[in-house]
Amino acid sequence: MSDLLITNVDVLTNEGVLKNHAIVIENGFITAIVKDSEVEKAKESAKGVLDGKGQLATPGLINTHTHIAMGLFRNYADDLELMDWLETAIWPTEAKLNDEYVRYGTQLGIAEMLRSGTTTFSDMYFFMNTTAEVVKETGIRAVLSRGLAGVSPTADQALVENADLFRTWNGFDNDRIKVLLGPHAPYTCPDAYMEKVIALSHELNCGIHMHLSETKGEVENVIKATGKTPIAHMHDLGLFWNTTLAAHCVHVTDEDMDIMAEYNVAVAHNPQSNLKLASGIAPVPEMITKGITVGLGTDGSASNNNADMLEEVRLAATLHKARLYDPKAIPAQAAWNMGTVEGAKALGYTDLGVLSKGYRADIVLYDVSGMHWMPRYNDLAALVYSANSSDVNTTIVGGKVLMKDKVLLTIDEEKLRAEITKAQAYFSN
Ligand SMILES: N[C@@H](CCSC[C@H]1O[C@@H](n2cnc3c(=O)[nH]cnc32)[C@H](O)[C@@H]1O)C(=O)O
Ligand SMILES: [Zn+2]
Repeated sequence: MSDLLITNVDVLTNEGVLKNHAIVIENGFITAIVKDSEVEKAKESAKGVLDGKGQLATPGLINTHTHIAMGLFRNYADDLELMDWLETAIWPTEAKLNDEYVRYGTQLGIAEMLRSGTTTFSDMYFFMNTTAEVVKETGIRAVLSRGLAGVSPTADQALVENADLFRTWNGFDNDRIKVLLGPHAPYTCPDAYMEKVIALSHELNCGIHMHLSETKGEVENVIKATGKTPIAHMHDLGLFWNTTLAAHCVHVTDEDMDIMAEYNVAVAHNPQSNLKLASGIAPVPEMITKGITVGLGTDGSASNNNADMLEEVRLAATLHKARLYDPKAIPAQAAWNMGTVEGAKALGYTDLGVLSKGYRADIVLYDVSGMHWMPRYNDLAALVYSANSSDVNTTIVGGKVLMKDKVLLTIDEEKLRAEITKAQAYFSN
């Protein structure tokens, strides 16, 4: 007996779109995708049935890099480059954060993501135990890391918190939550601190999530100090022994990319944030050619300024075409894969990001009745080049329905609005 049956739906698979099919879900996994006519009987015994008529089922999008509670600072400080933005605007304001604000900031981000078709996010922030609680309550999937800045007065305490986060939450609910260590960046983590992070990663057998080679200035400073690029330097320190998720990698050399390929360093490409902070454009087609796994991320909503992954998929598909004067630089399918299955791989999931038997049932239903969906020559191209994230009608994670007919079932949006309005007043002072 299935836990959930999605009937009458068009299903985006690796073999193309299967029209008028049914998706059978048991224990959080897809157990079959069959013609709708074959599930007539099963409809009676299923615990739940969702009618997918007029909708397109796709895998949920995977946001491989964000600081989700930063939605609190959306449109708070714009038109600055990274170091200015962090030092003059963001860090002083983040100093006023506490568990309560992070709770509502996280809810805000999760509400936005579920509404726009994202079912997994990878986060680096602080007050992460609260973030984990909100992830647990809301039902989304998340890979969490406690941001670790060696230059902070609380640097050693942060390591203890990240270790506690790992011990408490890693593997929760059949890997609905996983935990990484989050050394922030080369410019906030001196070598002696990185050595502590690496020692802890060995002790826990834990992966790493770090900002690397985001700006020209960062790379120049690391070269000045060590004679090596940030990637080469981190490699020499021994950072890449386990799994590593490197955010940005905008300014990487050919040799850097060889190291990344050899040590399975996966990349979180954040095109919108890189454009807005004037960081540059990462050499993504070159990375893919080298065999590096590249997923997509929004980065925080204060440098984007939203958590809409469909925008990142579209940018990934278009940006590199223009940079290289090559319309095939990142084809639609490659951009979609980066937003789904490649992002899943970057986060260490081998059974996520595709609608197929045996995969996790993280599924989004798009309402395809809008004029911008007509005509329907190619639904994949429509998702990458024409869809709106507001077309998302239903969002499912691990077989649980978290949004149905555009109503969030695990978040009280009325209360959330009131709390965010209060937070705005607090951060405005
Ligand atoms: N400094 C914190 C922990 C850092 S959390 C991760 C940090 O990354 C910051 N951040 C957001 N976007 C970016 C980015 O694009 N590059 C580098 N840092 C960023 C964010 O504002 C946050 O401070 C503490 O006191 O313990
Ligand atoms: Zn970031």
